[in-house]
Amino acid sequence: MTPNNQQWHIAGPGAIGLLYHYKVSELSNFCHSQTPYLINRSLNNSFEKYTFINLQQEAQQIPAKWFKGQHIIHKLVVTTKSHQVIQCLESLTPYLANHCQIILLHNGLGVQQQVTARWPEFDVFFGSSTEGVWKSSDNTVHHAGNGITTFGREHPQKPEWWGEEISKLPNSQWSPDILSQLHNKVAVNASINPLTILFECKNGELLSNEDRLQLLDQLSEESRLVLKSEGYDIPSMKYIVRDIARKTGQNYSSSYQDWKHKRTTELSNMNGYIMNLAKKHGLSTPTHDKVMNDVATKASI
Ligand SMILES: NC(=O)C1=CN([C@@H]2O[C@H](COP(=O)(O)OP(=O)(O)OC[C@H]3O[C@@H](n4cnc5c(N)ncnc54)[C@H](OP(=O)(O)O)[C@@H]3O)[C@@H](O)[C@H]2O)C=CC1
Ligand SMILES: CC(C)(CO)C(=O)C(=O)O
Repeated sequence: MTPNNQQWHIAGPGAIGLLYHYKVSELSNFCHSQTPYLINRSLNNSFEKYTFINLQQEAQQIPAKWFKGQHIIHKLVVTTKSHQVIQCLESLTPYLANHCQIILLHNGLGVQQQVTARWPEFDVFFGSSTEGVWKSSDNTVHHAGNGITTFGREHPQKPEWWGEEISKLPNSQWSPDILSQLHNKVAVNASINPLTILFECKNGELLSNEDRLQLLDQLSEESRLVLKSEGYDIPSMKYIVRDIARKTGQNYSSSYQDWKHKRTTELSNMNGYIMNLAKKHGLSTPTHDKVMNDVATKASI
């Protein structure tokens, strides 16, 4: 039996949080680990079980146990939106062990660097996921599309325990260079996501109109130049962005969905991140500036 405090804890019982809770719970059926604790904002009990609907539309009832401040946490996955991570960690610091292993599993960049700078005592890992999952109620989660989740940390070494735990989760992989991957993804998101709000369209509809395509290419080119100054050289950025817009053509981007549901978008950790890097390197990003101004009149960013 794993002692309680050595169990995984998942802060942010949203779509991705419950997908990972489900995956670890399934794993614990054939491993020595135990089902993770879920952590909500109030550090209290919430639903006793949730319904997980898999890709085949089969429903399973999964029991939930909640962290209520009853022990010290050694292993934590944070699955809030990027702009909620810092506040989430602040509220948990009294319970976090000195060398707590923390996996940050969110879109966007900037917050990861803030966390490692502010809490150097923690062992922080980053994740990037292409899974598709959504909630139809507080305790009903739908797995809509299989994806891969890549994990890594600032330096390339895998910790010893990785092979025993996270690597056993389906569709997960380790990257010795997660930061390159996150920078690549942030440039893709900073090109596609704001435009889907501006034009109120699906990702693929950015490709079928000359004006939209021109803006998409301008955003990706600005991001390419900024990332190059930061040491990430991705010459084919424009084609990577176009390709992802095509492959996810029928999707509404996550930012579009946030805007549609009147939630704060994660654009400040996507375009905002690129714009901050540009300032650091003395570069201008006129298309980002204009697009973000236009989006700000429609959405909470
Ligand atoms: N859904 C998906 O398919 C994918 C999502 N991602 C990324 O994963 C991240 C999470 O996305 P998703 O799961 O969809 O988002 P959700 O909004 O569904 O989940 C976030 C959860 O975090 C909770 N939360 C917020 N603040 C705190 C806090 N201080 N303590 C504890 N819980 C808190 C929220 O509660 P409340 O509702 O009360 O705010 C909510 O339950 C995002 O960065 C997203 O871009 C990446 C790939 C795919
Ligand atoms: C790749 C893309 C644009 C797919 O919709 C995405 O990651 C998002 O919507 O945030």
